[in-house]
Amino acid sequence: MPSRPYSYPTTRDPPRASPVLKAVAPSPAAAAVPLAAEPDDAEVEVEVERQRRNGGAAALEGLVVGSYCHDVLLRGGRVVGETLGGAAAFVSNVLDAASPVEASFAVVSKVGTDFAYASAPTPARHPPLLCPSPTTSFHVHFTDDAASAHAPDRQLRRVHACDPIYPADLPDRGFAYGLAVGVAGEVLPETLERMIRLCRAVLVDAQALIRAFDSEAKGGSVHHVALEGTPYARLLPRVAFLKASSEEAPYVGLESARRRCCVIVTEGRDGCRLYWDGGEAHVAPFPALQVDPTGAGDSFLAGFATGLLWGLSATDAALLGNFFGAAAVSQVGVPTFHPKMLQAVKQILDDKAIKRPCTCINGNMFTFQRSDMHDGLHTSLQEAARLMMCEQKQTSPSTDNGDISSMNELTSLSSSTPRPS
Ligand SMILES: Nc1ncnc2c1ncn2[C@@H]1O[C@H](COP(=O)(O)OP(=O)(O)OP(=O)(O)O)[C@@H](O)[C@H]1O
Ligand SMILES: O[C@H]1[C@H](O)[C@@H](O)[C@H](O)[C@@H](O)[C@H]1O
Repeated sequence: MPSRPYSYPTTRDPPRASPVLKAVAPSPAAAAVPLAAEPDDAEVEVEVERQRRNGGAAALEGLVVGSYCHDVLLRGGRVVGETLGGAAAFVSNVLDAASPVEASFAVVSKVGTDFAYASAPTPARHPPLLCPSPTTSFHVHFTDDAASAHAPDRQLRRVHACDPIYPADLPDRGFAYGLAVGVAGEVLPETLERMIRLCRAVLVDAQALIRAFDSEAKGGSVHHVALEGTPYARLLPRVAFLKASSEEAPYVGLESARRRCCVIVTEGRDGCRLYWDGGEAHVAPFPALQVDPTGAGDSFLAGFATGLLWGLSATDAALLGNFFGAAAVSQVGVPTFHPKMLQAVKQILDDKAIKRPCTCINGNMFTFQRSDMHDGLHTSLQEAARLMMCEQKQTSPSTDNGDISSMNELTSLSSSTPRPS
């Protein structure tokens, strides 16, 4: 019987701040919360609610919750790459690259003293909390037979799990939006609940809620459980967006979930589909030369959030999700974006006369429908995607051979992911 992602301490255990071994840069708020104290959010909640109702021009600060991890990529039992992983790493990379200048974000992530990527750009900018347990690690086994865009192209095994993220690890202030992006069950139900209290809008990756794991002794296989049977289910009506891959979608229970929040199902190279109460939309993909599918969904979610920050409707923002999902599969590990490509994307968003700051994130009044500029935005972003592909062809001709699932040896790792020391 696999352990449930929520088999960590429950609400009956007092929330506590994590022990910080070394000052990698613990969140001052987390460190300030006394042990066993229940965080009191009353004042913050009143302010968050006021902003939610008024849609006032409050600061556009986001809160990203989920742990960085080690990804070991294997093919035929052989290690072909080792990279920084964890949805929080991919998400932060996109938010850093493409958010409007006035938007910022804090990251709450946990690693062990064995963490190998502390000096990589994303963890260096957004340092994790250090814990006594080892860094979460996944073995990612690639298979050759990804028969369709929706077939699982790899098998994950969790070989180590770091500590969960407790409610008291979150900063004691309000945020414009929150992203719950756990990979190994580290975002506890009570932590998600506190995020909902602190943030005007929360976006959730289903993988943070429905993963269950065999014990490390049994190999750590990753399974999915039905969302409805988890303690997270009751929180759905207070979540703004829930993102799931096509593989995860059956466990989310689309028809009941879409009545409680907007559900986005990513469909690999086919783009994505949004489902809300009373409507749905397909959003077209962008071209990509796939080398490594890891992090596509994470980068999608961050691209989508970025679109909302720029003031787009959900269906238009999903274009930005697809754009960054395509960018993620074009490189191994956390991608490095070419400055010219990023400049082009920001120019496009500026030119489209989008009103900022975004009323959606500020007022929690989301519009879902595609706007008149949807097709124009897709065409313009397609040009930027071509810039990225030209760059990729020039710098790594080896990627023409296909993706990592058909490569015998990974010749180079992404420049943003130094080898573990
Ligand atoms: N081969 C591809 N070509 C173009 N876009 C892609 C490709 N693969 C993924 N994408 C983009 O990335 C998004 C997310 O991909 P996918 O549905 O594979 O997520 P995922 O399975 O959750 O990924 P991961 O678990 O690796 O983070 C897709 O909706 C699409 O926009
Ligand atoms: O680094 C990856 C990535 O964050 C994926 O989204 C997640 O599915 C994997 O578990 C993780 O190893």
